[in-house]
Amino acid sequence: MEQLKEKIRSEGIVLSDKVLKVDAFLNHQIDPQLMQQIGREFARRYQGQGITKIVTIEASGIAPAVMAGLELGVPVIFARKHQSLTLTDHLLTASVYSFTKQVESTIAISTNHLSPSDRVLIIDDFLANGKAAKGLITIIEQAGASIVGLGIVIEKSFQAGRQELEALGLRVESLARVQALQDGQVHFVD
Ligand SMILES: O=P(O)(O)OC[C@H]1O[C@H](OP(=O)(O)OP(=O)(O)O)[C@H](O)[C@@H]1O
Ligand SMILES: O=c1[nH]c(=O)c2nc[nH]c2[nH]1
Repeated sequence: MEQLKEKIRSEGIVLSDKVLKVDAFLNHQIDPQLMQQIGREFARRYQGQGITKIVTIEASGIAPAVMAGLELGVPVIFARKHQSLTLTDHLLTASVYSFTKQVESTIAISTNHLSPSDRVLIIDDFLANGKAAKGLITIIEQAGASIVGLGIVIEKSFQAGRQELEALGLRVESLARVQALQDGQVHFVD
């Protein structure tokens, strides 16, 4: 998605050879117009696949997931990372190691919101080592629902996430694929 790549080039900051900071438009301050285009692009790529739910993980997956849900006309569920007084239902859980916070947490989704008849699209802002995606997959499988594929805003293709998900036979659609973060520059796959 050219518009997204242009935004990454102009406003992304390379913090190291592994970490890209995009908090000016994606995961702290959010550019709503870009996010709307991102939602439209996910919907275009997964149109006609019979998707009934979108699943993401808090916090940064929520914005692109909601925009995709709006375009596809389906509800959006986000896995919670923290206990809550309102999270009282039966829970489906998995353990996920957070790339940016470097802590393990238990993520949870209520059994009320996913059923075996659901066809799920997983959306997230980043794909790095695939830990968040795999946690979501574990939960969706516990619910007996089907996974249609994943929609990723920024994939760091030099990390293992895509390979691991493709090894599970899953479709991965990434709107920007980063080949390398080098000398302060972002290099894209294509
Ligand atoms: O493929 P992975 O190695 O799992 O990395 C990708 C995940 O890392 C980030 O989550 P994180 O918990 O770091 O931050 P967030 O709270 O901003 O979502 C990002 O939002 C993805 O969910
Ligand atoms: O802002 C972010 N930058 C990254 O490089 C990254 N990788 C996983 N999650 C991430 N979030």
